[in-house]
Amino acid sequence: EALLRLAEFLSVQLGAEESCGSPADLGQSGEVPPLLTVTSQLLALLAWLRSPRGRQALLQGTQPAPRVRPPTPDGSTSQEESPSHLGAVPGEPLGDEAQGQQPLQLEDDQREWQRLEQLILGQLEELKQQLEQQEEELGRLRLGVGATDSEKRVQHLTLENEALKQSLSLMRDLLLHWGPGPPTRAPQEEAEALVELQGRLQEAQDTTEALRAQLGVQEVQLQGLQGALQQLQQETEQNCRRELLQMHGQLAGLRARMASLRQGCGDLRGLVSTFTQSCQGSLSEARGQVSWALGALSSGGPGTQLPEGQQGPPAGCPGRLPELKGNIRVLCRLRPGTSSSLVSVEPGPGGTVTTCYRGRHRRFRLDWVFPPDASQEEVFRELEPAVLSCLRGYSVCIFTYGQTGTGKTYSMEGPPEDPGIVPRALQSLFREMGAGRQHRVTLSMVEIYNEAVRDLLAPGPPERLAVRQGPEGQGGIQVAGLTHWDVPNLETLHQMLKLGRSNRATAATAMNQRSSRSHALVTLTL
Ligand SMILES: Nc1ncnc2c1ncn2[C@@H]1O[C@H](COP(=O)(O)OP(=O)(O)OP(=O)(O)O)[C@@H](O)[C@H]1O
Repeated sequence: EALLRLAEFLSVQLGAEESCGSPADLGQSGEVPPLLTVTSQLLALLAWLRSPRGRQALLQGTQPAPRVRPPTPDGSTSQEESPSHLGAVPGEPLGDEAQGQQPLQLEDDQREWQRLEQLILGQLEELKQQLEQQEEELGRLRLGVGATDSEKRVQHLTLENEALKQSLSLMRDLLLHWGPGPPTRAPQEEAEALVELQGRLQEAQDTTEALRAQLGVQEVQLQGLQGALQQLQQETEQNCRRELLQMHGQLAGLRARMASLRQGCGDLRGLVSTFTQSCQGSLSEARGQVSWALGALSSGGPGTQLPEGQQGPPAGCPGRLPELKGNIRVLCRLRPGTSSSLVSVEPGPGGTVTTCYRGRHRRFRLDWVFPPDASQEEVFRELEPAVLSCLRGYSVCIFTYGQTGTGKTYSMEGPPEDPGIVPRALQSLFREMGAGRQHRVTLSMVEIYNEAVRDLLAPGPPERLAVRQGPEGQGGIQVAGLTHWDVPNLETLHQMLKLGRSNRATAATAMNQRSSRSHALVTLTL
């Protein structure tokens, strides 16, 4: 009957578990395996059977009075009545037939006990395997500390450990409650196994606690590392911004420096160009001096002295050699009439002209400044030494420069009654050369108009000529096809100049009734 009740109880428990998935007695849903619940009930039943009261009930063949159910796994007893189909009345003595069947009943009970003990041993073995599995899980958790899934797994295993601990505690109590039973070897081994299992369970709990502590330490370290990383990112960002600003500043400084260097480079180029021109001028001047000296020596024959008149500077300009006044001289001649931009004038050598244009005052210093009332004679007197230097082998160029109507033509040519620089220069040259001169004088006259070069002394109509670079040592630029006329005397020269002037292109401008619309070049070659 007891076994029948056990079977019914197990079937009820297993049915309840399968239907709702939770044991009925422990009150911890899903935390205690159903097999443990069944085992606990079975152990409770065995304890009751081995108790004096149970043995008495078996010997008497009646139900225990009061009828109690086997203790639940938590040690409490149920006051529920035993099933009535057992049919036994409490306190009623056994009959003779029942007493005759007692040895057989005891043998059956003994066998049943042995079977139940084997069943319990199987359950213990199963618990042992579960503990080993949990130890393996804990070992895996030791390798992966810090992960969220591992933490959950640790919590789950901890709960399972708690349940197992409770089950083992219950078993231990039940085994102790059995009291002295038949001296079999299996219960002692089971007790040792239980002790060992308890030790291993405690070890697993210690390991879990250690893992938790290690996890907490690593979380603290992780938070510290995250804070340090954030601080490092902020410092790096600030450093990058600071360096970027410094590089911008350096770049601006380099740009300013580069602009300054470019300007300095331009100035140096200008200086080099000026120096080169100065050297070329000096070289040309030296060549002229050498050429003149060789000519003078050759004309006097070897070993002879220069003629008296050729040993010094030309007559009319004593002590005023052009080389003493530099290669380039700038002279300023002011036209009669008041100019709105003219502020003040300091005439004479090294004079100055101060102007004011658009509110800006500028002061110019020149080699010579001629006032508005300066005559043509005064102007030529200053230029005559340069004109006559060509007789000593110098190359001379005199040109005028200025705004339209400022008196360039007047200064260079002048009216017939008051001739300008060119007629006076020719007169001075021919006078210097004398009647029995040794020089050959040729004249050419060209006009540059609308970027075309025209021969003003051409026999036919003026033709457009080409300007080319002349051979080395023959005077630089040459105009191919240009007419050169021999000039035997001053009268012929004036006639030729008059002819050339008449061929120039002239037109009226807003500032000059007879403005020379071209540039005229008169070349006198000796
Ligand atoms: N110093 C001066 N004394 C008297 N008259 C002058 C003087 N300078 C210029 N003139 C007169 O000013 C006018 C213009 O002079 P001129 O033709 O020489 O100017 P320009 O510079 O040659 O002009 P353009 O470039 O247009 O040919 C002329 O009538 C000229 O007589």
